[in-house]
Amino acid sequence: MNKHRSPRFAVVVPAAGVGKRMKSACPKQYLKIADKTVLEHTVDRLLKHPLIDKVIIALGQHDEYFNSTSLPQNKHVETVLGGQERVDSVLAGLHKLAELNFEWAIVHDAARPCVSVEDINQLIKRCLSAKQGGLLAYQAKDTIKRASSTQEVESTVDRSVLWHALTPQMYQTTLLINAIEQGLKQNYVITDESSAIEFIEQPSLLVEGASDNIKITRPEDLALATFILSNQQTMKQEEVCE
Ligand SMILES: Nc1ccn([C@@H]2O[C@H](COP(=O)(O)OP(=O)(O)OP(=O)(O)O)[C@@H](O)[C@H]2O)c(=O)n1
Ligand SMILES: C[C@](O)(CO)[C@H](O)COP(=O)(O)O
Repeated sequence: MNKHRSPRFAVVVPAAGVGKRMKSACPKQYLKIADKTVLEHTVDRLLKHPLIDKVIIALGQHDEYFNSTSLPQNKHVETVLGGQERVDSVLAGLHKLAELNFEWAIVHDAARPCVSVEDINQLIKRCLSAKQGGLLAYQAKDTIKRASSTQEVESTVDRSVLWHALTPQMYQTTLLINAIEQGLKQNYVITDESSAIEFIEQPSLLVEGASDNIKITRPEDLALATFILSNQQTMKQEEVCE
C-alpha cells in the first residue's frame, strides 16, 4: 500500500469497561502481560500499522489506572470519556475522530491485544478497494447448537454461514456515527459497529481474520493471550532469522 497516496487512520479503542466476567482485581484492560498492560499491548499493535496515526481511547469515568501506564506520554494517543455501554464509549471516540477529520473510523477493543498488523492491513485494503465498511471475522469451526430455554439442545445450526465477529471494524466515520445514533434512538441493541450498520440496512464486508485475535473476557483468557503474544513474538523472530 503506497504510504503517500493512502489516507491516514485513527482508531477508537473502547477501554471503559469494568470487566465483570474477568473477576479480576482491576479492569481487564489493565492486567499485565509480560511487562505491559493489555491496553498498552493493544495500542502498540495498532500503532505498528504504518497508516495508523492516532489512537483515541475511551476511558471509564473513574479510571485510576491509565495515568500509571506509558500511554499518557504517547503523542499518538488521545483520550475521551467513555459511557455506560461499549457503544456509548465508541460513539464518544467517533465524535473526537470526526472533529479530527478522519474520513474512516476503525474501532478495536482494548481487550484484543493479539490482533495482527497483517489482519489490520487486510481490513483496510479490502474496505478501501470496495469503498465499503467491514469487519474482521472468522468462520465457526465447531458444531453450533441452538439451546432451549431449559439449556438442552434444541437444534444443530448450519455453521457454514456463521462467523465470529472480531475487531477492528471499519466504516466511514459519518455513516457509523449516524447508524449508532439512529439505533440508540430506537433502543436497538448495538454490541458491535456492524450491528449498527445492519440497523440502517447497509452492507458490511466480512474480512477473514485469525481466530487467535481473542477478546480477553474470562479468567482463562489471560493465560491464552499471554501464550499467543509470546508465540507471535517467537514466530516474528524466526522470520527475521530465516
Ligand atoms: N461501557 C463500556 C463497556 C465496555 N467497553 C469496552 O469494550 C470492549 C469489549 O467489551 P467487553 O469485553 O464486554 O468488556 P467489559 O464490558 O469490560 O466486560 P464485562 O462485560 O465482562 O464487564 C472492552 O475493551 C471494554 O473495555 C467500553 O469501552 N465501555
Ligand atoms: C465487538 C465485539 O468484540 C465483537 O465480537 C463484541 O461484540 C464485544 O462484545 P462484549 O459483549 O462487549 O464483550
